[in-house]
Amino acid sequence: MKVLTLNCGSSSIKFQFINLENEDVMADGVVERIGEEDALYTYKSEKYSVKKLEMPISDHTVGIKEILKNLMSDKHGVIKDQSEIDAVGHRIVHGGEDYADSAKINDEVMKVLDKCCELAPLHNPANIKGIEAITEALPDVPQVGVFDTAFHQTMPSRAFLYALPYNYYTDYKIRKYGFHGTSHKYVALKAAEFVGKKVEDLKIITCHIGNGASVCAIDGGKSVDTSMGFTPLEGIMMGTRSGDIDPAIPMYMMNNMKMSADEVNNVLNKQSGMLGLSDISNDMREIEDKILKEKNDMAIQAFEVYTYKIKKMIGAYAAAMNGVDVIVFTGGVGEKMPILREDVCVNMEYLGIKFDSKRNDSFADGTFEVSTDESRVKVLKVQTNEELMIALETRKVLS
Ligand SMILES: Nc1ncnc2c1ncn2[C@@H]1O[C@H](COP(=O)(O)OP(=O)(O)O)[C@@H](O)[C@H]1O
Ligand SMILES: CC(=O)OP(=O)(O)O
Ligand SMILES: [Mg+2]
Repeated sequence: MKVLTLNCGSSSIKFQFINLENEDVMADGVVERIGEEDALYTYKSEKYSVKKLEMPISDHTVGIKEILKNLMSDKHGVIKDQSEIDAVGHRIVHGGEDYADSAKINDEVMKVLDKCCELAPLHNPANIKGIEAITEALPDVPQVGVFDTAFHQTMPSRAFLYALPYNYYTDYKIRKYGFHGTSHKYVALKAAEFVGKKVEDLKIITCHIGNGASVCAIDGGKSVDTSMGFTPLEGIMMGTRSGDIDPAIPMYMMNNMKMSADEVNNVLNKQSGMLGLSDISNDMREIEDKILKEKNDMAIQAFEVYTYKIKKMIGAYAAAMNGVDVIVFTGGVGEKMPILREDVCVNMEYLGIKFDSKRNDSFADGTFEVSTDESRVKVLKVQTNEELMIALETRKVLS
């Protein structure tokens, strides 16, 4: 079975075309800056190492048409015609309380996605556009939604309720949902495989640290708590998102700094986090350079805040689960920034971590251990693969 996976963001589409017979990625790429004159289209296939094009791509429908055209092109395509696309799997960020599993896209699902737009205004509208674009281009191909929120539907109410009037939950569905579930689930399974135990017998804390970032407590294979909440803004500090702050701050910004609700939202989501605090960048490669090469004070300070928040979240989840067996680092930053893993894990001997700096200093693919052989708690770097997970879920739902 060959599956096209799509991860539609507000201004981007990431895609992979995967042959599930051998899990081979036949083609992949990304369309960025959708809606702008100089949208950037990157396409890679077996026949074509990398192709980067700047072109106007007005919306998601145009972007998806471009992707399909390339997949079927004579020169660098990987299939002859549309009939070779057996299914399309979409990353859907918010499925609310309605989906604890992936689901075949139908009118019912579309209604729920529409309803969840107000809960994930940055993500869900784009996800819907992606589905509609495929429905138009490939009307006969089945589509499946794989929800970021699904894995976290096992959280108990003590973890997902906010201390607000109870009817805010019953009437408005204001609760913690959690995100990045596809990644947390995938890396937890990989980690269990690596340590040679059943996931059912492990307490795992997974740290998905990318541009968006969240930590998850996984007890016996089930998510029991996670740092993102009602929206992907809650939790640890991120590339451009603040994460947890005193909830009175937005009111102060509105009343005393005379900002509108939209302006506050924009600052918290797009101008805060590493970008805001360092006043340099949200790209951790740049921050790392500033720290290591220039000893830049602002970068060092912001990085201390960043790692401190992850460390505290790990402590909280060890407490929540009455212990931890495995800690996983994943996501763009978690996988490719050894000093992040080291700074989070130093001075955690009390928890049973013996960190191994030498092992940690690696950029190898896949999974490797960054704790010592004697360490009671195993600390691992695991390469996530949300696209493969989406393709596998798509096959599961359709079979
Ligand atoms: N070699 C590297 N060292 C440090 N950080 C890196 C490196 N490569 C990528 N990153 C970080 O990973 C982030 C992207 O991670 P990713 O998980 O792909 O994020 P998202 O899915 O949220 O876009 C980039 O913003 C960058 O900061
Ligand atoms: C939910 C979320 O934050 O996703 P991303 O990391 O892709 O922005
Ligand atoms: Mg991501």
